Amino acid sequence: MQAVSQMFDILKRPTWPFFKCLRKCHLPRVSVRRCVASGGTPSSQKKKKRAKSREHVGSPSLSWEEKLADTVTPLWRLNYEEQLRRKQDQQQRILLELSNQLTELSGVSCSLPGIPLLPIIPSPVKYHYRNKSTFSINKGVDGNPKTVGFYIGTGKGGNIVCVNGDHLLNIPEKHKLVARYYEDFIRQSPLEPCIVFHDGGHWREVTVRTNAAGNTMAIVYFHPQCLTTEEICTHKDALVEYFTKGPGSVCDVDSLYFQESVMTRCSHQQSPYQLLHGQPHIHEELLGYKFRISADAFFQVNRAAAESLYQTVGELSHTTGSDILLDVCSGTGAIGISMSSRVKKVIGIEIIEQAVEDAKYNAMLNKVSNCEFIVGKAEVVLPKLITSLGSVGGLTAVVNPSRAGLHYRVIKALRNHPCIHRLVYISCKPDGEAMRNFRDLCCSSEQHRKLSGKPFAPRVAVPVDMFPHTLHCELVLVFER
Ligand SMILES: C[S@@+](CC[C@H](N)C(=O)[O-])C[C@H]1O[C@@H](n2cnc3c(N)ncnc32)[C@H](O)[C@@H]1O
Repeated sequence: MQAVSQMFDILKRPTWPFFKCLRKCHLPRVSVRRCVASGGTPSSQKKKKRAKSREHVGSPSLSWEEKLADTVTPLWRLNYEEQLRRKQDQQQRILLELSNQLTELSGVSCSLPGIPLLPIIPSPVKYHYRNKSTFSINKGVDGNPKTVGFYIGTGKGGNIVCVNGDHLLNIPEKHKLVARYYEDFIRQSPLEPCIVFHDGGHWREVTVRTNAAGNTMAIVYFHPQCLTTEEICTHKDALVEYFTKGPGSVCDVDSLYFQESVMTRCSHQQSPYQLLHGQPHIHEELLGYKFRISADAFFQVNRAAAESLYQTVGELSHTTGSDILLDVCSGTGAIGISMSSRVKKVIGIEIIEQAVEDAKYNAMLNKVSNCEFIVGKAEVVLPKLITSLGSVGGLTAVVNPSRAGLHYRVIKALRNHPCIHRLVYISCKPDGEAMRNFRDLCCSSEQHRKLSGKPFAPRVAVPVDMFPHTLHCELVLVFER
């Protein structure tokens, strides 16, 4: 394989001929003010992230690369042992906070016993571990609005700068390569980038997914504004041509997807992921099981650390062969399938349709016949489903929601089912919305009349480092009653 630095050199060559002819027959620029589309306000989470990164923009002694690294991978200056110490301390503080909140809820004057925290499980891979990266488009350090990378600064402060992420420790070379070539492509394209939705423009971020076998999926997000279908087709053709026959072919992209979207995030149902070239899925292997992953399905970003996480969850669940396992927020079925040999039956619930199709396929692929995956919001599906689950055998729940935590109705359904004695909660942000879930699992029934089931109590917690060089880590928290 060509060295990555050599591949970057190719980018120095002049305009690719396809664009020359595209420029000649270039579609007229539309007045963007006329065709403002709905949506497009950045999510509050993104706003907060940008606000956080604001201070870096003003510090003149640091290079742009350092400022970006401090924003995206704030622990990069520390050795890994020190990073783990910090994360362990941080998780300890979160558990102390939880303990204090539970003491307050219980109304007793003395503190409840602390929650045992086991030592953090390190990530087996420390560098370039991400299997999925999303690169934004914005104005670069040199003022070029067609710069692909990660941005620092805030829209409000008017100081956003997009810096390429070539130096970031958590991103693999292949992702960086695709980002560089995508930048080259959009720079040659006659279409403008879409930086702020209501200002018009078309080219948006690119997501790159890779697997351990070296396959690559690229997903290009595009704002259609007022372009016709035929006009969009011309640009899709240019994209395919560039990445299959043009300079971008060095990226060796196995799947090239395109999503026309007028919102920050769109599901496949809202706006289909269009396969422009190659394979529809990417595959990954975990704990000896094979997983097919669709373009919009979730998969843990650090494959090796995900194995540690699922192994830990399997061990802490203490399931038996007669148990039913509820896998709430099941994604492509990784937890349920990897635990399927330990239980009688797995029932997974997941909101993303493609992920559920993947999960069903993955069960077949692995010749696992005791898994059922249901598509829908857990807060809608679980309350109905749980009443049909009888008391024969045990019932164990593993919940792994996104940062937003679980809906109250999910907690209520789990708490009020008398057969659930153990619940394993996996959270990548236990000090956020998940804390509300923990309180609702553990408060007394007098405090919450609708939570009539016996309260749970946290028994043990294990942090698993999924994201070296960042402040984040997964926490596995076991509740029992
Ligand atoms: C952190 S991921 C975990 C996925 C899976 N457990 C795994 O380890 O690969 C969270 C999953 O919850 C799903 N999700 C988010 N909100 C949901 C809801 N209200 N009901 C069901 N699933 C939801 C997401 O689509 C995502 O697949």
